[in-house]
Amino acid sequence: MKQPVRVAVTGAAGQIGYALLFRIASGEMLGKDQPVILQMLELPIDKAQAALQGVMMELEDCAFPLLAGMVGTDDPLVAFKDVDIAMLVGAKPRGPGMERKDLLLENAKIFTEQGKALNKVASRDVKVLVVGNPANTNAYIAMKSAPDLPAGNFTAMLRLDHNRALSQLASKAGVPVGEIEKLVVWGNHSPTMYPDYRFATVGGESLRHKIGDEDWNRDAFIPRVGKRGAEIIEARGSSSAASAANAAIDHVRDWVLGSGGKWVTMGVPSDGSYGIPEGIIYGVPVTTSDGAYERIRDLEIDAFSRERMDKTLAELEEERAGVAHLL
Ligand SMILES: NC(=O)C1=CN([C@@H]2O[C@H](COP(=O)(O)OP(=O)(O)OC[C@H]3O[C@@H](n4cnc5c(N)ncnc54)[C@H](O)[C@@H]3O)[C@@H](O)[C@H]2O)C=CC1
Ligand SMILES: O=C([O-])CC(=O)C(=O)O
Repeated sequence: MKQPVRVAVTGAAGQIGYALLFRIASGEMLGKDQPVILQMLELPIDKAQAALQGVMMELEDCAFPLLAGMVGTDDPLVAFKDVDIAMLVGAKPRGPGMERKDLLLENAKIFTEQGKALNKVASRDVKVLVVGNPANTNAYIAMKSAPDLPAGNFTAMLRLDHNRALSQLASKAGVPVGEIEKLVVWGNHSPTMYPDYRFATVGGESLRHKIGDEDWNRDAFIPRVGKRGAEIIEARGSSSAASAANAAIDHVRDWVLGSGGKWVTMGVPSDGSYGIPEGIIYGVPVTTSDGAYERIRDLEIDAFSRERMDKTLAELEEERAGVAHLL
């Protein structure tokens, strides 16, 4: 039996938490031979703590063979103690008519506190995924609040956008979603993100040529993927939860176990490539293996793409300026 991996999940009694924890405990994220210890954080209020107790009772009632232990707490220093993976989900979600950046100041405090706590007590090579919105800037805040941890291990979730884009492309082109390779979603997890299918292939054939409809790309595909979160809120009355949990599992699974050569999108601190200033957490294409991600380099950036990539960058720089006083 392998040594258990410690996984922290914040906002564990929320919508995404409820769709996430059971799948982690069943081995869908780290493998069917990998025991896990779940370390769950919720707000220090009675209702949230009671709900967390309920979730823990249900986890117990599943009798998951891989669930080697559980901790439920309202203290980040307890939740993050020695964790190998931290999934920072807990934050306020937006409602109808709001943009994710409207949550910035309200949620920013959470990520300074949690970055500091990770810095103090987490494993020195903890892998951090920020889901709570605005995810890129929250990841930036956590990273800056944890100076003793490797900055490159702070990542933001763009995988839901990547998966949404894959499904839109598959249905437009009439191809199986699992056969699409080399998709990219650049930038911020916000409507300015740029889903870029210029390099995408299916069975080695260019998807862009197969679709052959640039108007669709500009007027339907890009805005649809960018506004999909709002479309779900409109339809469901609350934001995406099961698909967000699924994307979080995809992100961490690929990071830990490898993407098998497939390009996936991760929000990672920029190394300065593609004209993105160093440190900005920006969605880029990567492959993953042996617990590390590697950027896809030297892709050609045409004028249309440059404009899109700069627009989403400008928004991230604006968000960064808006939280500078907290760091
Ligand atoms: N990056 C992405 O693609 C996506 C991000 N999100 C974001 O994920 C976040 C969570 O969404 P839901 O689970 O639907 O919200 P929710 O409101 O159902 O659950 C959030 C939970 O976090 C808890 N919480 C709040 N502050 C906390 C703190 N400081 N420490 C620990 N727990 C805390 C709350 O008590 C609540 O139980 C939201 O910010 C939402 O906008 C949602 C979908 C996709
Ligand atoms: O749209 C929202 O507020 C929730 C979210 O991030 C998404 O579904 O992409």
